[in-house]
Amino acid sequence: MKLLVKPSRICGSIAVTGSKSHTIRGIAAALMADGVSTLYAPLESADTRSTLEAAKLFGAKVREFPDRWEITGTGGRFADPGRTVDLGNSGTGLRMLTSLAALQGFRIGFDGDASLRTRLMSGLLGALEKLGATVESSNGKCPFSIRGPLRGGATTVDGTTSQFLTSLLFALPNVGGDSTVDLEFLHEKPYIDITLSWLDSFGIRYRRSDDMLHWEIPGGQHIPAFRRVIPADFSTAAFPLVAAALAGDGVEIRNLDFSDAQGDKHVFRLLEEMGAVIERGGQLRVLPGGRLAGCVLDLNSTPDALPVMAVAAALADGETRLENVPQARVKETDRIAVMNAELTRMGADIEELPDGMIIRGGRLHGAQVHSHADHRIAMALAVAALAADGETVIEQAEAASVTYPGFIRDFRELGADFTVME
Ligand SMILES: O=C(O)C1=C[C@@H](OP(=O)(O)O)[C@@H](O)[C@H](O)C1
Ligand SMILES: C=C(OP(=O)(O)O)C(=O)O
Repeated sequence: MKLLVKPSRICGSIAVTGSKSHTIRGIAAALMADGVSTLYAPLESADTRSTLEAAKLFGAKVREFPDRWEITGTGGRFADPGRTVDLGNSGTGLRMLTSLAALQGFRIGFDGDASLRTRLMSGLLGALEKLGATVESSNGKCPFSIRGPLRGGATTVDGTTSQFLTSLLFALPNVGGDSTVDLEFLHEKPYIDITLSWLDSFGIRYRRSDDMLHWEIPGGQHIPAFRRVIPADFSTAAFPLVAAALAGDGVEIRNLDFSDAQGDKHVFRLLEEMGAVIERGGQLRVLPGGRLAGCVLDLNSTPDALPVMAVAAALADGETRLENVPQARVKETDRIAVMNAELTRMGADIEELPDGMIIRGGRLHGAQVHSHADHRIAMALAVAALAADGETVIEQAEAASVTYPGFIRDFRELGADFTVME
């Protein structure tokens, strides 16, 4: 789908949809639980859908209502799907389900779309092999198959993506024996806080070092059935936030819970550092302000914000350095390279760093740009186009539905001049 975007001012109120990270953890937990669990206000999007469909293949029974999903779990004993489990575009879904599949005593095959086939897996597969799993894979990525069951023991895992550790933390309490996990380093610690918020709510026991690099996980534990409300997604909220700061005449952003563990809530603080004026009363409002100003921003904890923060930087006065976020290169796309290429088409002045980018901001002009089938690139470019001079056409804009199917509709309601061309 091509999306034509004409420069526009936005104002009004927008409700942020549910958190992808929480919804996928909720599906995984409900799949493992014995009995009926309820997720209220889950995110309905392509990534959560592929995770939910995979859970059904593993034997979860799902009843969907407009406000909730009721999921009858397997008690940890999966059905044999009898075919390859396809996680589509979802890195989180794939990583979470891989360790749970390794608890089973039969072979389970996984695959995904062209992007998912590029995503790192060998660090997790190697960690699971040390705990007793057998893996078949030609290059350590999708497609691969895994067979358990896991026994306890000691393993190490790569912390380039926090999702590997998250996956082990959900699976290892269910193993018969005790386990330890060691990491040399760990990116994106706030995502581990999200994981721990789930484990803690179940009373799952573990010990960890303060730096989160050493973990001791007693086996023989089980996830009980639960009810949980999924909070709004701060990674999604970053798009209306930046749009409102660049092209807004007052935008209310609803549903946000700043007491939640999501690290991307700090994107609000990062944008305030650049000069955005944000009012936090009952609801949060981004007020019309002056131009943003460049600064140095460490995005290690908030890697998913890189595409939209690059847009903020490209339209700010002066130089912005987005740094310490090498892992942005191993997401749905190499987001550092892709944002450099696409914003350069719109006239930005960008220098790539191995772990970030230096952006000398100013103005952007409309151009023909491409999402590279990455949801956050599609939405970031649409935000850039609102505040650029002239018209922009975004190819493969439908990628937004991976985390935000209502993106075009909701932004139009705020006044964005978006036209779907084909
Ligand atoms: O645990 C999670 O829910 C996620 C962790 C992050 O991934 P990495 O840890 O691979 O960076 C983030 O980019 C992704 O959108 C969701
Ligand atoms: C990196 C992302 O997702 P995942 O790892 O779940 O594919 C994202 O949503 O930006």
